[in-house]
Amino acid sequence: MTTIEADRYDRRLALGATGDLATLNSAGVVEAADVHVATRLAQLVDEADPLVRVTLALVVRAAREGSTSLDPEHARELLTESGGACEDAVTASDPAASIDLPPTEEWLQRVSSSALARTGVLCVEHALVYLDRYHREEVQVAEDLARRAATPAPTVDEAILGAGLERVFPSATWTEQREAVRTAATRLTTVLVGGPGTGKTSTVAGLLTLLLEQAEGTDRRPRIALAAPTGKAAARLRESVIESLARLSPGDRTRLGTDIEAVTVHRLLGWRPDSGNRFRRGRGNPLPHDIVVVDEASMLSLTLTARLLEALRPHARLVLVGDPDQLASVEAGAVLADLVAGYGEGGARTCGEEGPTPRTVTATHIPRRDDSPIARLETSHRFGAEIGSLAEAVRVGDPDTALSILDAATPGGPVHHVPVDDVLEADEALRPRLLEHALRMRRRALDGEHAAALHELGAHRLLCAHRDGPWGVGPWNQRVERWLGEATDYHGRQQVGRPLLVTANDRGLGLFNGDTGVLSLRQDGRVVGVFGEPNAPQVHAATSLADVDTAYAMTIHKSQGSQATSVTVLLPDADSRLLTRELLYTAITRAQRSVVLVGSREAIRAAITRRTQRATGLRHRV
Ligand SMILES: Nc1ncnc2c1ncn2[C@@H]1O[C@H](COP(=O)(O)OP(=O)(O)OP(=O)(O)O)[C@@H](O)[C@H]1O
Repeated sequence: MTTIEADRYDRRLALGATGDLATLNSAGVVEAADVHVATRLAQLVDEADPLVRVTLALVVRAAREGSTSLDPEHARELLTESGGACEDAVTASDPAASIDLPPTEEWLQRVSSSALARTGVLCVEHALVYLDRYHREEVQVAEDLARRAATPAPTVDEAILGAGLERVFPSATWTEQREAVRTAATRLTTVLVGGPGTGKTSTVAGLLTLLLEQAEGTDRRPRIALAAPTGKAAARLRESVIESLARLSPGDRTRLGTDIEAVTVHRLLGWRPDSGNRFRRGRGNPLPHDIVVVDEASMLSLTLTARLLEALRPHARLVLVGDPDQLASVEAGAVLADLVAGYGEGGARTCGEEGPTPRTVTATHIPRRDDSPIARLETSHRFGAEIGSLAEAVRVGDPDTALSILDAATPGGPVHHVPVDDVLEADEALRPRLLEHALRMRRRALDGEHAAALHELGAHRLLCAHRDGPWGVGPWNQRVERWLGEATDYHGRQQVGRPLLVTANDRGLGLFNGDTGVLSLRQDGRVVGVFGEPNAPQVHAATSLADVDTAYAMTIHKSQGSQATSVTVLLPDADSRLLTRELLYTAITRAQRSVVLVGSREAIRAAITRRTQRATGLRHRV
């Protein structure tokens, strides 16, 4: 925790804040935005208790960091951790201020009986403090899931299903998929989880074709929606489903058809320009689909899940697909990990089972409950043994095994560790590889070979934990540009061969936040941006591209939902708060053939040991 220096122009400093809020702000525990929201709301309801005002600021901070609620025990740890900073800040700004936290029970009691709670801004449940909005959404998601679980299960013709399963998943290697589909076929809600390459998409393709077969002879073909939280993930889902069709019999392929579309969840629900969180589809105007599949569900926020569930018709099937060990959504919530933890722990919990136990969300392999909608696939069919074993060691939190896999690896193999202690060493170690890749991409683009340039783009990806700072995307983009400048007559940024990352949805162009492309040369000599799959590039005039960044390097967060043939991961210093198991696992599993980890052994160990801490209550409700 860094104390904010005594610079009154620092944008993180809330000018005019007083008392504990000022102390916490100066100590860097809460940001100016948290203080402003807390102060404004507290003023509106005449909140007299300073502890409750501080709690509100901490709840707002927690939501900004991805939690749906504040766990007082986490908050206490946070304040203890920053104790020194708080004391410095107290002395510097307001000697009278001090953060004196009462025991948790008394703390929660004071929040429960506060003006902020009476007026519905804050709410206490399961020993967590919520902003009302997230509390309502958690309750709604749990109730909708419970309602769906209580709805009579869809009926299937067992004989047709059994024969279909044998046909679609014919050999012993497909046992896991067969079982997952058998379960999913008789449930309204399925949560299909598994690591990369475990056959999730193949399972979805099989499930859909078998459900369509069940409907043959009836007067209505089920309407199917395929969706994902981001445009990039939706495009990948479409491609993967089409690929999965290749191994099906002509009859099963025909059943699904070739005009397969996948859209973002926002688009499916009918995005409204006047509101980021309200959609045209809802309980009064539900989606017309009979089957809704959402891939990359680890990226679903609590709010989007709530909107999705309320937009489903009561008898519509929902299939959530994803990897709960990956990074959770940017916005608050860890829905997929919560569902796995909640349904997996055996025996539904009641609201009365409270207590100050930490509610850190972790997704581990826990026995299924009888009413569980979870179907898990375990065996990876994509990676070679090395990437798979490394990813698994990271997933289960075993740094010794991960390091011994890396120690045994050789340069040029599927996994490799480049031990560096500082950025200069990393610069030296990575320059040949990164420059060579940038030059190859540039050559293809200069030759106007759009497909080949896109192919190069997908051949390698440099991933960073941070956006800024020495290990961040910004400096590494500049570095590659500088190397290119030194190696060629490449000047400036608007140059052919520059990889691009789309940073905002552009409906007009059909580009989505997170899409990647490359600047290429058209035959008439004009520079164009090419995006999408190499076999069907989307081409746009470079001048029409408004929201794009350079993408020689990108954050691991932005890379979620996409893959590259080989991946280089830059690990920041071991004490970086961003360096977590989920982050490293997500980075490693972006690689299809090879992954290089660049950083110290301490950084690898720290990443595997540190969990993402999100306070959420959904797993206690389902
Ligand atoms: N049981 C299996 N036996 C043999 N090959 C399989 C099996 N399951 C999947 N595969 C193959 O493994 C590859 C990955 O499968 P699929 O795309 O379905 O996995 P996935 O879990 O959706 O991957 P991801 O989400 O990481 O992209 C495909 O080529 C698929 O044909």
